[in-house]
Amino acid sequence: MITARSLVKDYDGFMALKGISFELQKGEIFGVIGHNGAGKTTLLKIMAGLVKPTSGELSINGVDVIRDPGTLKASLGYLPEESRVYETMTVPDYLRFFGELYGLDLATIRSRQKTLLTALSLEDEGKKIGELSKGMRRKVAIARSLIHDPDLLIYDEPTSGLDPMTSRYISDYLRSLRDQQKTIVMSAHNLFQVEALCDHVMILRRGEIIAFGSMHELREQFGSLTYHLFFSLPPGISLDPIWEAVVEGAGYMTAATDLAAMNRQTEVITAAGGRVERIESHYPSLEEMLVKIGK
Ligand SMILES: Nc1ncnc2c1ncn2[C@@H]1O[C@H](COP(=O)(O)OP(=O)(O)OP(=O)(O)O)[C@@H](O)[C@H]1O
Repeated sequence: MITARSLVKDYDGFMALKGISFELQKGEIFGVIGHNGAGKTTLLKIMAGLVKPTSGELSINGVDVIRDPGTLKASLGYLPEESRVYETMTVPDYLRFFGELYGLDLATIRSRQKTLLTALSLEDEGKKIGELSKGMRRKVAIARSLIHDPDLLIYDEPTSGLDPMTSRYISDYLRSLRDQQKTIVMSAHNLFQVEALCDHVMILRRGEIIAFGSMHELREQFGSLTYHLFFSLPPGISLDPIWEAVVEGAGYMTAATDLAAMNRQTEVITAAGGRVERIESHYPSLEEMLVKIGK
């Protein structure tokens, strides 16, 4: 559905993107992550047809976005990092205004308004947008991006600065959009959210892709499984300084990077009169991987 080839963005000598190539399928949530200034917003804006790359190719649903960004408008919903909403309008008026901009007839606008206000729990808001909380305004901006029922959603940090409840609500809503076969490209700094939500993830660093794949593929490539052994020891016995075992509740915990190490540690614990209480497999989080890859 989306094919990007060697996308480069040079802002007056500053290379924000240094040759980005990737492919995405329809109906998935794709997360773009990376440190501040990595080039996420630049990439999202190029995909939305709002910024022209210096060179490269980008095709979305068969449309050459660089030559013909206008064609994509009807099938694209873009949510900028900071969305300016019209403070003096009520939510329904605001959605109607954008529906009219997209050339929708009044019956369609009313039906879409109703669906979106219900889906995003905005229906009780007779208030002006300027009087709404930050989370409500973000939901209004999301509703606006969906008024014309687009297939492709490009969301720049959709839950940035929101409380955990609202953030989770929006995550769940994004999942429901994926269930409707919409494709979502999003950037985020909340890596737990990306891990829980995204089917594929791209890690950008200084304008270059340093990792791309499903969470499973990224783990295979950049992370390794570790085993956490939780154990107890008889009173007065200490294994320190043999390993770096940390006190965990009433007992201890130590990590082993493979089965052989785990067996060795179990033997030492047993020989000291201790007992392994339980073993947990620990996959590295996206945050741990990003820290490791980013070095
Ligand atoms: N219009 C512009 N003119 C010049 N440089 C720009 C412009 N827009 C972005 N940049 C630079 O390009 C780089 C990438 O910026 P971009 O906003 O794409 O990063 P980002 O990954 O979205 O960062 P953040 O996480 O802080 O939002 C930054 O160094 C930024 O200063």
